[in-house]
Amino acid sequence: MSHSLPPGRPGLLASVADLDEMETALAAGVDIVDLKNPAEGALGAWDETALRAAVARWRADPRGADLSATVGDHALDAAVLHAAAVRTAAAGVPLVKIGFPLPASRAAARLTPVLDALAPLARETRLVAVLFADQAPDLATVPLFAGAGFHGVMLDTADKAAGGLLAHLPVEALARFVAAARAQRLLTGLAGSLKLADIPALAPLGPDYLGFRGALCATGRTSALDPARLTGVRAALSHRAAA
Ligand SMILES: O=C[C@H](O)COP(=O)(O)O
Repeated sequence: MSHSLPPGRPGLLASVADLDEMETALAAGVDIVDLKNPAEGALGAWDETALRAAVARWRADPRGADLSATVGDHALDAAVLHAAAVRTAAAGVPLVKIGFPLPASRAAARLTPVLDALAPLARETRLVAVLFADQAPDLATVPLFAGAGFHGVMLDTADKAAGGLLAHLPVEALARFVAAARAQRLLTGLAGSLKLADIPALAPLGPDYLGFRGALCATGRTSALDPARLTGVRAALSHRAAA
């Protein structure tokens, strides 16, 4: 399994809620299968038994998709985030997505103890920091994640009822985010209630992947994954060139 993202276009990260949806995502040829429980929040976590089953399934799959999982929605607390990330990594998940609800003021100072706690784990497992576009994220913090050994950084939205990524940050700010992450050699993703129609604006910014859940479901992000919608997003992305 190569786990490499496609050159020339953003990869597709698809969040899946159970093992059946994981099969659908693998069959559709997604680039990253993202284990997430949408019913539990923006970064809802799978339970440990299900995580381990998904890891076993992923290891047996020859198609080369990568595997990520979210650790749950938590406060910016070093011990809590560390425990959640360790629990996910211990299940064998190779790409662990950790949400950072950063306050607008003194973001870097508040982040430092959390990153100090996570840095040892970052040496063993690929960690991806999730910043929230609807929480006025301080993009100047991006180099701090690289400094702590993180593998990647992405934007998502915390409040799924408050509009998508582009409702919170203009394309220019997203371009600066992608450039800042790339300058640190971080894997870079964009997500947040993305729709098929957002792809033409976002793909040229050159993120490594675009993340989807709600747009892949028939009646909202907590409903079942719709294979036809997934195939539609997959096809739209395969026709886009990244910068
Ligand atoms: O990481 C990607 C997210 O699961 C996106 O979810 P969403 O499209 O429902 O905001």
